[in-house]
Amino acid sequence: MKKPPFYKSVQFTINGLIWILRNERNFQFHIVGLLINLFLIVFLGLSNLEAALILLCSFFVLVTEALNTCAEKICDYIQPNFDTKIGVIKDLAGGAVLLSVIAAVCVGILVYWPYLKLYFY
Ligand SMILES: Nc1ncnc2c1ncn2[C@@H]1O[C@H](COP(=O)(O)OP(=O)(O)OP(=O)(O)O)[C@@H](O)[C@H]1O
Repeated sequence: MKKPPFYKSVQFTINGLIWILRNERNFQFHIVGLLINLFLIVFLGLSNLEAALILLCSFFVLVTEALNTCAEKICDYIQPNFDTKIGVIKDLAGGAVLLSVIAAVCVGILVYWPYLKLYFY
């Protein structure tokens, strides 16, 4: 198959992002999380390093969610019926998302805690 031009490849990846944004509820939740973090970065005046950590974690969660959706779609395509092996694959992909969320929450607590202390004490 002939390789599409670069701009077309970019268009395909954007189509993928638009699809997941429209169709996957969990991805939409994580986008809301990213928007809240963007607001807090500006509102609290986080340092460049703190903002970079928060953004990295927010996008890390979005990436794992996109890969999880990808794994689910492949599984549903190759095996639409109940299959314990498919169940394990889906659970593993879901586990990866959970791990990324745990990492993001830990980083969020470490970064935001000093600012919260200033506001509430
Ligand atoms: N074909 C299948 N065979 C066996 N177990 C399955 C199958 N499909 C789903 N499961 C089980 O149900 C769980 C949820 O799978 P499903 O495809 O519904 O994902 P989901 O609810 O959309 O997940 P997410 O919230 O991560 O998008 C899986 O983790 C797996 O344990």
